[in-house]
Amino acid sequence: MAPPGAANQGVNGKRYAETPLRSEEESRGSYKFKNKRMRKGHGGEQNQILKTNGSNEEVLLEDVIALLKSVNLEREKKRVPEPLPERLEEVEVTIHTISSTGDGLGLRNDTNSDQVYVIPFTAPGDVVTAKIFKHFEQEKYSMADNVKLLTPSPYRDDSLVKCQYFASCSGCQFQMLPYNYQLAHKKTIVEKAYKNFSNLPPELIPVIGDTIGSPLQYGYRTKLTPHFDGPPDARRSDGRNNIIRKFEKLPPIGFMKKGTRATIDIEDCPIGTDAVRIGNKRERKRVKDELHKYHKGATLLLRESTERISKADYEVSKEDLENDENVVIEDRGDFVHKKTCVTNPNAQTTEYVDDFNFVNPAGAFFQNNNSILPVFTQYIREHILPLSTLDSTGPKIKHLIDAYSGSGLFTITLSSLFTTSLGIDISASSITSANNNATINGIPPTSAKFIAADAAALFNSIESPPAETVVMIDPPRKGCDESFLKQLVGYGPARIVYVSCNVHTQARDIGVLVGGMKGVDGGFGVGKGGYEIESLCGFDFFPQTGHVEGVAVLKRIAGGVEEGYKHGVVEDAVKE
Ligand SMILES: C[S@@+](CC[C@H](N)C(=O)[O-])C[C@H]1O[C@@H](n2cnc3c(N)ncnc32)[C@H](O)[C@@H]1O
Repeated sequence: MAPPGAANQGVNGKRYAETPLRSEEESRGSYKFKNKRMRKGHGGEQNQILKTNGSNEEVLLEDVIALLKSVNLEREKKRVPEPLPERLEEVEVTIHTISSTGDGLGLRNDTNSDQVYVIPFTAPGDVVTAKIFKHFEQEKYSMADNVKLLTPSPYRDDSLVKCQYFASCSGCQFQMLPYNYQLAHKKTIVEKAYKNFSNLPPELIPVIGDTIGSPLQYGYRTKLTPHFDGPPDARRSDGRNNIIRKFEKLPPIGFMKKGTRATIDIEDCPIGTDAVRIGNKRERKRVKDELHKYHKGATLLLRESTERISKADYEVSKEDLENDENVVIEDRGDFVHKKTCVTNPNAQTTEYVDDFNFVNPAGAFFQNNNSILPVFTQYIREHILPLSTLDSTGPKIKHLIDAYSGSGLFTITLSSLFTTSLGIDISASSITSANNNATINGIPPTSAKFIAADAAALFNSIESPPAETVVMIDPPRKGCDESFLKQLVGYGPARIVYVSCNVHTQARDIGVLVGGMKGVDGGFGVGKGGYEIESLCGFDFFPQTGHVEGVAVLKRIAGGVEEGYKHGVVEDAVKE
């Protein structure tokens, strides 16, 4: 059965514009991809110059095109016009690849049809019976469910699956794949992102490094937010019409069922840390006991918090701690970490990265995989300054600018390398936390300053010479805006380190920093944006899922400013 509401759903349960199933007549003839890369995706308005928005729809389309190109010559010769299968019809499909969106992409076995089938929870080599639930005619793909695994992929190992909800819950895509395979796949995501979305010629894209794995592949998520839906007709429960809806029974509490908007009940999520899993059980019980207080749906916050206790203090309260069912104790050598789960978004939580200590409101942004943060921050420390002596002949880099700083993760973990650091974040509460965290970690205000503002306003406050400055960028999924990028190129820091949870918008932005803003109509070449890519790799912050975090290190090339002027990039920035 196709899931309820599936007819309106696209990748990851996001809503697509309705596309009717095509008729037999319409399905004949050769295909065209219309509006490639130009359609509005799910990320809101398209940027004027930065056309890619990194949406799942856009990314999937590139992978569909690539798969068809790779098989098309062979199929072209044999293709006969044929209708697409009806909705809910079952067809046999062989999976050829995994898309960067995490779903398997396959083709029918019994015809030479050039329609690609997008089937979640499948791996290359799987042969499956797939039930069709939606065609995207112009885009040449159809969404389908895997209803029966006929022949398993050689890469698949179902004994690795740890969650009973895997293949229903939309949270994980890869539990059936060995971890090395997941990491190799994530490297291809980074490679394809730069190939498809940077607008750079291959010679300007370095060999992508191996994706760096997470020390924990389960039990890593320090934050989970399960939710439940309101009672039927709950939207009218606002009191305005005196209708207060009540729950007649406990609703499912968990995450979205893949491909639908329905919530499925998830008693336990093995991706969460032990403290978060304990918190989940406790919160589920609380909701059950207090259901009469709810009239609509809600999202529950589960956020791990750590208290570092000396071994001596631990010995004193050991018995109590070990008997407390809400506490997880971890031995950390000289210390013990007492882990609990916080559910009040305004309550403070503490997290350690090596010996750095970060305090944030439970509901505020902080990276969700604590186990990878020591490896990740060490990598940034090792790459933020020039490696080779050849590169370090210029002025010494002494200043750090941390754009999109949040509560100061990078400013604080990198501060020992710089004389001054300046963090900027649009969230005033994150900046309050960042100032507090700098103090907690012994960094004086003379060394690290933070300002609450839009990142594009940063350039009014910079006092450090560009040749002595490195800029860190870690924006939200949508990436940077044009104003920020133009001003960054105009300022011209010696180095840029760009961290991103969306490698597609990262590739787009780096394309500008390397190829130039005007590159879209002026061709490409080293120097037009003033930077070259020194290194690129992925970090696996979210094992078992299709996500990968990208880290790109850029260095300014000799003559970068002049080249930038030639192409109008810097002039535009200066005019603004
Ligand atoms: C992915 S988080 C990174 C935070 C931090 N670097 C960290 O790792 O903890 C992105 C941050 O960008 C901030 N942000 C979003 N839009 C912004 C803007 N236009 N200008 C400045 N900061 C922005 C958010 O408040 C958030 O803290």
